[in-house]
Amino acid sequence: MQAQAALSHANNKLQATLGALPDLMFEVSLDGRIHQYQSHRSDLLAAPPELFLGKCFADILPPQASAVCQQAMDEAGRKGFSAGLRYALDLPQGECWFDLSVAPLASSVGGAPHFIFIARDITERKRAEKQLELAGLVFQHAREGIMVSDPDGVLVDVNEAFCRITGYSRSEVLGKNARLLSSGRQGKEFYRLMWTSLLQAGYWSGEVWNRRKDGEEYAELLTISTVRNDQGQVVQHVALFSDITPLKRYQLELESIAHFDALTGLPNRLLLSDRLQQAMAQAARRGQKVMVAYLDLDGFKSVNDQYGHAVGDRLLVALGHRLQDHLRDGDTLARLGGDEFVAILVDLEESETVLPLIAGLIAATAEPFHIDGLTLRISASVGVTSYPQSAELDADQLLRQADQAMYQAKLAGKNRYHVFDTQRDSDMRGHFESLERMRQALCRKEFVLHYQPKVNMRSGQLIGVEALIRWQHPERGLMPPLSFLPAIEEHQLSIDVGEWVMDAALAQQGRWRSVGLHIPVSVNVGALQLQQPDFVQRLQALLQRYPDLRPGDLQFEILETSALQEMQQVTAVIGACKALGVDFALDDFGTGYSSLTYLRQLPVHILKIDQSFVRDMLQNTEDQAILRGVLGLARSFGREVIAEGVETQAHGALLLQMGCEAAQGYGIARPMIGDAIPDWLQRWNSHPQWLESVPQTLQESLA
Ligand SMILES: Nc1nc2c(ncn2[C@@H]2O[C@H](COP(=O)(O)OP(=O)(O)OP(=O)(O)O)[C@@H](O)[C@H]2O)c(=O)[nH]1
Repeated sequence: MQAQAALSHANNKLQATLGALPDLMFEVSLDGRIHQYQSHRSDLLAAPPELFLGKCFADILPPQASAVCQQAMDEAGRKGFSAGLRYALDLPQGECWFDLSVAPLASSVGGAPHFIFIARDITERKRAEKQLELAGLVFQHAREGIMVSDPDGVLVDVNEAFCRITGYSRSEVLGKNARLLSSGRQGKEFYRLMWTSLLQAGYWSGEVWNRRKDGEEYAELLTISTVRNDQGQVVQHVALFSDITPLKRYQLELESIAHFDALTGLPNRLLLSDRLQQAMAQAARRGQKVMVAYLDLDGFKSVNDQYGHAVGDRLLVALGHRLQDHLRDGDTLARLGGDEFVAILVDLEESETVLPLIAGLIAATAEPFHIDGLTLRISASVGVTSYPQSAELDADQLLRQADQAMYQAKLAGKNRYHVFDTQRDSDMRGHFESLERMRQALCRKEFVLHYQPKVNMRSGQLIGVEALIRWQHPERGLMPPLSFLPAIEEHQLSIDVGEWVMDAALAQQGRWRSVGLHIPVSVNVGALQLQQPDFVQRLQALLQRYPDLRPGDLQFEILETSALQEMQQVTAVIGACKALGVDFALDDFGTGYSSLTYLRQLPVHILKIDQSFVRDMLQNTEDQAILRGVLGLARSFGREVIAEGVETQAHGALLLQMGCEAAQGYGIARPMIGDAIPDWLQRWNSHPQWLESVPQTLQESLA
């Protein structure tokens, strides 16, 4: 009885133990049949118990798992125990891994032996193992070097890439401080900031120059992270770095290309500008002067032409050395390109002290060069300027001054220097500023055209209109041409503006044509524009854009003075324009130096009498006399005449009496925008007095 109670107790204990185990337990006979199971994790079963009890595991489990079970049972049969074999099952919650232990069950019953299978769920462990494995793989095979160090920087692990990049083997560095890689390029402050960031932010990232085992320096992009334990104590630092030395070299190379002239190795324009700015700032601080010498070789083109570009190149290199030898430490010599060099001379107390040095540079250039068995002689023109000046200026302006002065030296006969005249320049400066502003105005379409009608006073007929430029200035309002055109008179910009005027006038003419009005337009052409070698071609191209244009629709007004400047060329241009159907009028006639010969030669069709004669003609008999003379002259040369400045009815009446019928002026109409012309034309009536006027005979008018 007692034995039975003990047995029952043991059995209960076993059941309780089995119930407490998280594992699955099966009793399996040698043929693989499952007889019993024990588990409270039904979610880990491959099938419900009613399906697998009494069945072979080979029928329940997938082949791989079944094979593992068979292998474990065989091993247990042979050795008395099997442990550590693993299999996986695809269960609804995902892949689950099991660690299998099998032991034969000592049987007193006889018959086929039975085995106890214990399958332990190791899915979580497996997952952790996989992650570790992955981390290990990453660590070992990462292209980046990885080093793990303790809080003091002592290396506890490094990966293969670390060894490849640094040249150290793992065993050489483990236990050593990471400091052994230091190149000494970064100072204490650098490392202090790095450690502060590591402690405060938990990471640091940046570029570091370190040293490989063989002593070579290399650049690395380094990221260090701090690893803390649950208590927040730093336990490790993990550093990840990649070798960016090639990148750095490339960057340096690019910087060098960007800052140095490839031929001579001297600083280029960019670096020069930088150095000049520094030199100017330093001079301002120290109360010293900076001089800039802009050197351009004279006739260098002929060296190239005569001996070839390669010889020219060598001469430039040799000259670079020679000039450099003449400068002091701290001075800068740069090559701007071509045969242009610039020297910045610093630490000067007085500008004058530098002039012998400049003369020295010129003399050095003039010394013969021996290149490829040739003896070459060359000279240089140098422009000199200094800083500071009474007005504030920047490095670019200073350089431009030196360039201008160099140009003066060329004009003065070359092989010399010229010192920039700051006084003259300050007069010019306002001019340059307004030039820049006008260039903007052209881009921003701030210019507009107004049109002033020209009529035949006697018939009342509209002869045409004169296009007059205005500047619709955003701050200053509508500005008349005299307030801005003189500033660009001798500048390329005047040509651009002139071409814009022609184009805008022709476009307006097209708009009038579209409302049934045919109105000839005259535009003013400046001397510079007229003297452009391609003036006629450009005009031709413009006219092609307006195919509806008829001969006589466009007329140019040129100043007497500009026509006089290049008489021959202007005559040819006028002839060519005539062939394109464009006539010329001589503007402001009477104010220039017109001579009879000149008037006879110049093939202009119309003379425009300057308003200064017309305005005062009613009071001033001298003006009247001039007018009569001009009219007579025009008639005898077969030219048409138009009077400007007809301000009143009386002016018109007197002009008509004198035989001048065509006129323009406030007495007829003020200049107006193009779209106002059709309205004006509808309202326009010539004065009755003008319409009734009877012309004088030539003799009468000359009397
Ligand atoms: N050999 C060589 N020639 C260059 C280089 N760069 C520009 N040039 C030439 O240098 C010449 C410089 O032209 P300029 O300064 O206008 O001519 P220049 O004959 O010196 O005339 P001036 O300055 O008016 O006396 C041109 O013929 C360019 O083709 C270069 O790198 N090497």
